[in-house]
Amino acid sequence: MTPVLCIGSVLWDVIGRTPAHMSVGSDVPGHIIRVPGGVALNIAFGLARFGVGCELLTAVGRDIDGTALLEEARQRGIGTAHAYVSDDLPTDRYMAIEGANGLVAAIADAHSLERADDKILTPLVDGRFGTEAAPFEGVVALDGNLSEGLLGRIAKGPWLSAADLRIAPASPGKAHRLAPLLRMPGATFYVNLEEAGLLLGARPKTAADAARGLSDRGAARVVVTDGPRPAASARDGVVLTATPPEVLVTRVTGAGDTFMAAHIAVERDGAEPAAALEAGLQAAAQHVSGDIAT
Ligand SMILES: Nc1ncnc2c1ncn2[C@@H]1O[C@H](COP(=O)(O)OP(=O)(O)OP(=O)(O)O)[C@@H](O)[C@H]1O
Ligand SMILES: O=c1[nH]cc([C@@H]2O[C@H](CO)[C@@H](O)[C@H]2O)c(=O)[nH]1
Repeated sequence: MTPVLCIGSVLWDVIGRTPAHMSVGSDVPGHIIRVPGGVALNIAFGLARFGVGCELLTAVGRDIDGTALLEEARQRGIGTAHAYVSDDLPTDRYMAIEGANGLVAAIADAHSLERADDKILTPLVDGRFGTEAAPFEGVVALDGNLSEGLLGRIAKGPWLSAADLRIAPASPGKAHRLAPLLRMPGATFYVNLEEAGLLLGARPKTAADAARGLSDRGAARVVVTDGPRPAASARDGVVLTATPPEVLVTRVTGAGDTFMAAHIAVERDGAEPAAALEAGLQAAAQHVSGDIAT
């Protein structure tokens, strides 16, 4: 089967976790871990867990961090042969603080991916996965870590014009970058309620309101999650909702990416929209409760 192309960030997450409630200026004991991250890699890991073949189109540095990340991916069966490995750009990094009150703050340094620009997309036009005349027709998971300029060019350019495109903003801070892609005919958006609100320029109260709102703005298909509250999907005016299982939350980083990977994986096996929504919520529940490894 054609692999899913995961396009976007592959970087190291440095995450500080503490059971204490954190606020600005807190300095508390806790644990600091370094794990592979970046939305595109998180989605690839999720797809690999479902046995879905995938390939990374990303940029990493030709350095210890980049080499180790690609090796981690390969060990899980993820294709890395088409990733752009830069001689002069360093591998990107993300750092986050998680307390009893959830994600307190995070900073993403994805500047190397941004600077690599459309070099990461070369395999889509040089014949490896497609050409300008015969663009790639398979599933693509695209993250919003790409620069705003490149995302704008993707909306009009040849690279992903025929793909079954699944798009995730990398963070609320980058949600606006996706605006140029909103009306792409083959696109599905996976956003949380906050990101949906930022794209809408409004404050939807529920995932269903947000999904309807984005559909009204011309999005072909939307899936909106809202933490422990009901998630929704919308296509052609039909809105579905489903409630996440109640779980004890041990970690929050990456839940949305896990949801998206599961949703894509079961749809490739023919799942209908309601079943795909349920599968996404089940996988996310396992993720936040710590039942599946990062
Ligand atoms: N507190 C929670 N309790 C139960 N399930 C949760 C909780 N937080 C997240 N989830 C599960 O994870 C899914 C995605 O969460 P959320 O809407 O917070 O996405 P997100 O903000 O994109 O996640 P992240 O940025 O952490 O990857 C939810 O639909 C739900 O299934
Ligand atoms: O701007 C970004 N923020 C967060 C992420 C990734 O999302 C995950 C947290 O939801 C985490 O793995 C981080 O690397 C990213 O790739 N870009």
